[in-house]
Amino acid sequence: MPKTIIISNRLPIKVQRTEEGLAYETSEGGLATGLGSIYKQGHNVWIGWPGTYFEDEAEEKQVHDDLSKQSMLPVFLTESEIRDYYEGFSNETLWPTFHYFSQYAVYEDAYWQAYQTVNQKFCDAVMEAAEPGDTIWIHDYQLLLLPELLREELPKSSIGFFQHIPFPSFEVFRLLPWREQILRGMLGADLIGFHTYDDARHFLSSVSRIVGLNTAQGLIDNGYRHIMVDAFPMGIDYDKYAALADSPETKAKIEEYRAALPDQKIVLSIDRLDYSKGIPQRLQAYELFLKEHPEFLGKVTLSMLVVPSRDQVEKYRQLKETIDELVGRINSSFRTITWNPIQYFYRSFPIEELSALYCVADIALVTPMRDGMNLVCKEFIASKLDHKGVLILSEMAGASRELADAILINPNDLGQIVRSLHEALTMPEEEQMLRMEHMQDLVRRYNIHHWVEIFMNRLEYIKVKQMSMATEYLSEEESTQLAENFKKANQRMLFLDYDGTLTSFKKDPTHAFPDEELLEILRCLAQDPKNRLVIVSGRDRNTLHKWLGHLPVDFIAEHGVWLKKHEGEWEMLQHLSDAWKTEVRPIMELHVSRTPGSFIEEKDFSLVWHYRKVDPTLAELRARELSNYLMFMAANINLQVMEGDKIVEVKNVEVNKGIGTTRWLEQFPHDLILCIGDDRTDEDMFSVMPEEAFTIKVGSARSHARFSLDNSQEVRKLLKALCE
Ligand SMILES: O=P(O)(O)OC[C@H]1O[C@H](O[C@H]2O[C@H](CO)[C@@H](O)[C@H](O)[C@H]2O)[C@H](O)[C@@H](O)[C@@H]1O
Ligand SMILES: O=c1ccn([C@@H]2O[C@H](COP(=O)(O)OP(=O)(O)O)[C@@H](O)[C@H]2O)c(=O)[nH]1
Ligand SMILES: [Mg+2]
Repeated sequence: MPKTIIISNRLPIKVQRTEEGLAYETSEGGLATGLGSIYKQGHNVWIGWPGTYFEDEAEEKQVHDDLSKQSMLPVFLTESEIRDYYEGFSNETLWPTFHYFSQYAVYEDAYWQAYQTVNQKFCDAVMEAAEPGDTIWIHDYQLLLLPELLREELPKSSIGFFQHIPFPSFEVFRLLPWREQILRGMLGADLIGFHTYDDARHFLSSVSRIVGLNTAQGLIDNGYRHIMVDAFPMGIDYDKYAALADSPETKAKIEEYRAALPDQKIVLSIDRLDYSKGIPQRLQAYELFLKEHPEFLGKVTLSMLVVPSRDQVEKYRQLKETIDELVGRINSSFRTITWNPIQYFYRSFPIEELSALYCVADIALVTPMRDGMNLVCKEFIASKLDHKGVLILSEMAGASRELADAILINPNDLGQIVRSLHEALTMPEEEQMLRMEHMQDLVRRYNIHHWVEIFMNRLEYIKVKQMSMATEYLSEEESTQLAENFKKANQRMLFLDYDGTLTSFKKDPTHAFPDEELLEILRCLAQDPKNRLVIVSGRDRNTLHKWLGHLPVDFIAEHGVWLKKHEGEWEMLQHLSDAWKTEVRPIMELHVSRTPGSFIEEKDFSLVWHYRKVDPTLAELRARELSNYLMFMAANINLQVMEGDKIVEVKNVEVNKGIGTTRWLEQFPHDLILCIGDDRTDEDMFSVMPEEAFTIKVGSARSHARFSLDNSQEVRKLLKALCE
């Protein structure tokens, strides 16, 4: 039976070397705790790093054997890989950038090298476990290159990717020297998920601007596949936390804590040590609160748990010192013989103790500067069996998009945090309960099982959609079939695109004139009275007429603006206006003056900006700018903007090759259709062809056509054969 393979940097279990031998502990962090409860279903497997460096192979073998009994497959990292890939590229380059701390980001080529090597190592590990039909689900920023690496190995497989941390705005993401490779790595997936809609939107905008792909409606068309991008806010195992709050172990702990802190209002904060979590800001706000509200001195305790994390990274070490100092300063200024304003713990806690803390806390104070989601606040909510307690939550956490009944704060606004603390400490119980019940309904419903289910459903959906658009190479067998049908037919209709289909792509478009071989093929086909040959091109009518007008062929020129039957005159598809050119032309001209080597082609109802001779990096950037700008304008003036092969084209929205070819299908009876094209604009004609038509796409990209061929030589060969 096919299985699901989960892959993340860290396994949900970490191995530690103790004096008694190897010890296995659960990992901290949202990803591990969140997915930890679901991966054991069926014969699924989780691939990841066990969190420690092992010196000898015997130890590695033991870890491998122990973990495989629990459906886990370890990927071992060397000391230098831990330093350069995990601490380095993942946590000193990507983490700060993605959390809008790019001033902390280190751009180090050795880190990037290690990141690539380790992503490949993960790819190899997956290949050992993968079987046909398996679903692959990759998690998080440490493995951004893995989707593409796996796509190369397993072109047809279902690959989902979920990012647990934010995706920053394009202006921040573009700072990364490896931005394009990173995006291309992610685009190996079929479905790409984020916690919030804003993360998804930021990602799409980077893909559009940096890779230049079309990203309309959350679907990325990379030419081969449609890739879906969407928001999937992660939930928690609600029942587990609710049951835990009701367990004898937790209840015993609750008694103990209450006895130790009689008559205290408890403010709880729990995070990994991380500058993204806003811990110093929280302490400063608490200090300000104590100053401004002396009536609470002796009556409130901040229980602050900081879980050690990434302590080999310099910024984390510095942060630890800052926190130590702040806690020391606040405690020493305000404490009394019988009261401590802050209980500070720098270690991790067993889950029963966490549960008891969630239960006794009156307030959860969650103030990250940025957080992908933040599961701590959801765990707090699930633990509140009596529905009392208040959540103060930063707007910068993904969770704030769902938890509208929390008191939402901006973590940079210390005054606002102070006011929120006061509001929370004095909130009437009825209001607490009303807000808490709303939040519980939501967290219960959108739990971790629901999250997994909708992610998997969407992945299945996009695979089916991709399959319905798959195009197969025109096999020997189908070629023969075509030839036989062709022979039998008496009224054949041949729609042939010109550039890229009958001729190959030339550096200068005027050099693509027909050679003797092509003229001979067309002549041969056109002279047969059973054939109606239609050249369907984006080119202007004069060029087409000059090159092919002496043959008995029909024309659809300028993507369908101008039509001509060989026996008749040029006519326009419908009345069109070109008044928009006065607005668009100056923009293109400005672009030409800023982009040496580019030029404008003017057709009756279209303007085209060509950049095939421009330095490629500059050209891509300018093309994106131009098409984004034109699209913004075009919405109001009935224009379409298309990015084609080294061009950006603007034309009237009413015009496309599909409308043009439909005219022919309506006017002329036919018993066989052959329709061949290579470009985006040819998709419009493939879409309107009846099902039985032989539609052929030139090139390997995904298409509405039924079949594909590799290049114009193959097209010529096919046409020649039909002629004989
Ligand atoms: O593996 P570590 O370096 O020790 O870091 C721990 C994990 O931290 C991050 O968690 C994130 O995922 C949560 C669940 O989606 C989310 O609520 C939170 O906002 C994120 O920060 C990280 O994404 C994981 O990869 C780490 O394992
Ligand atoms: O001593 C502790 C303290 C916290 N956590 C867990 O660590 C996770 C933190 O996840 P969150 O999404 O809040 O932030 P992240 O650390 O992933 O950025 C939560 O599930 C906590 O229950 C833990 O396992 N041990
Ligand atoms: Mg073409």
